[in-house]
Amino acid sequence: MTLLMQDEMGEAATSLAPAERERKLAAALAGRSIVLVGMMGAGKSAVGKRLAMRLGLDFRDADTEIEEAAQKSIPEIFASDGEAFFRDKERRVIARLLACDRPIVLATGGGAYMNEETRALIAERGISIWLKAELDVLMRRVRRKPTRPLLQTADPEATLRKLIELRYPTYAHADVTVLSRDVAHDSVLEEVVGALEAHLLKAKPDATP
Ligand SMILES: Nc1ncnc2c1ncn2[C@@H]1O[C@H](COP(=O)(O)OP(=O)(O)O)[C@@H](O)[C@H]1O
Ligand SMILES: O=C(O)C1=C[C@@H](OP(=O)(O)O)[C@@H](O)[C@H](O)C1
Ligand SMILES: [Mg+2]
Repeated sequence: MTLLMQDEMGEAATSLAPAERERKLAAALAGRSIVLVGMMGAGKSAVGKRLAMRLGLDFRDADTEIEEAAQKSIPEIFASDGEAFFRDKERRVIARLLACDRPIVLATGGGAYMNEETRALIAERGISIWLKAELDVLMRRVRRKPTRPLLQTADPEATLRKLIELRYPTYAHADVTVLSRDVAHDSVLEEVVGALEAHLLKAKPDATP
């Protein structure tokens, strides 16, 4: 009851105690999953895991699921079966994960949202969040590990720049965009939670003229 009165007074959701915030947010999902999209190094896997813990939802990483199903690492899949095979697995794994009854937090691989069928499914079954990051931030993060076959080129920065040009207009279709800045993971997490609240709990526009 108190909650209702607070809402009627237009008080911001951020003034609620954390447990109550999370409960409200999870309820507002109404069964939809939260799907993180964006470039390699944006923090989809790292922030997604934390977001799931925060909201009490299961976390799934499409890349991990593909690796488990294939019993091979992503670089091995690209090397032995090729990118087209990987993309087909990726599309099918995401469809399977989004078909489950309970909502999940799903970290996709950077190329997944480029598939039209996958985008349509995400729009139907989930709330999409584009974790957007500047080129230099992405570069600093992806430089640490040689686990991304698409970046095993003579000039990974130029490759990343080209992928950004190609993909950002499509990522922009996501429901919510959050800047994944060069700050602590938990700060990005807070911004994701805030952006989700703004998207899901925002007041309905007044219909009267
Ligand atoms: N906000 C952040 N601050 C610092 N490092 C981050 C942040 N988000 C992600 N990272 C780091 O960047 C690297 C890539 O993150 P990851 O979650 O694997 O990205 P993605 O799944 O989008 O490719 C990881 O080492 C991760 O810990
Ligand atoms: O951007 C891409 O096409 C890819 C991103 C990777 O996932 P992350 O975005 O989690 O690094 C992984 O799916 C694969 O290496 C291809
Ligand atoms: Mg990832």
